[in-house]
Amino acid sequence: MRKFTGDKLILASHNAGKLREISELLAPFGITISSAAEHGLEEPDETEDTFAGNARLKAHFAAQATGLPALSDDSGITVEALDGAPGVYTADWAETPNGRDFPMAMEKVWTLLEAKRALLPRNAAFHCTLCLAWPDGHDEVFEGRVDGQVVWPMRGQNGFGFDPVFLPNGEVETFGEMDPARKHRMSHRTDAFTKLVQGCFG
Ligand SMILES: O=c1nc[nH]c2c1ncn2[C@H]1C[C@H](O)[C@@H](COP(=O)(O)OP(=O)(O)OP(=O)(O)O)O1
Ligand SMILES: [Mg+2]
Repeated sequence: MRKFTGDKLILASHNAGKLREISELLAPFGITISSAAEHGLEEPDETEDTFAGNARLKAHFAAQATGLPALSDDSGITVEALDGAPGVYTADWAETPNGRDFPMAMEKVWTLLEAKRALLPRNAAFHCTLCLAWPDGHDEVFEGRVDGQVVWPMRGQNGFGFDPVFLPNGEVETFGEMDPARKHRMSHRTDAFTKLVQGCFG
């Protein structure tokens, strides 16, 4: 396992919610971070069909373009009664000609579950794969998850993406209602990040 020894890191994501959360997780490490957008990087096409494949593609793209180590995040929600959909395609389900519409995507998931008369609870998990890639082509990959259920209607204005319909196991608030610090204590992103820290920052 390669250690991260530098002091600069590119966050290879264009998602404001992820950038906020990953910056908070990285804050204790005193690393100077900058986003792909700050380096004028385009979003690469996410052509792989796994979280790890897309995470590697995004991190290597940014590391090659900048000559600096880059950290990417590929994530999504899998719903058991939908055979794991939307999964790797979570962001795609929100795409419209005018940009992403997550309320529409969440409603689509709930409508499909209703049409199937899926049993309650409607089990689901958030997954996060982090990839740290270096400009010489080396990378390290870490996977995290949090289990819970999809609930309806949407609840809460915190977070981003599918947070308003995700109720983690053992909690009474959705990720959308929860204080961000509480989401950090249990999230898929934190789970993967803890493994990254053990592997590369230890
Ligand atoms: O903590 C989360 N809370 C709520 N929703 C979440 C979360 N984590 C991922 N998600 C959903 C929304 C996101 O749009 C999609 C991932 O898609 P994904 O391609 O990995 O990210 P993205 O295109 O938004 O940003 P980018 O690829 O530039 O990092 O899954
Ligand atoms: Mg993406």
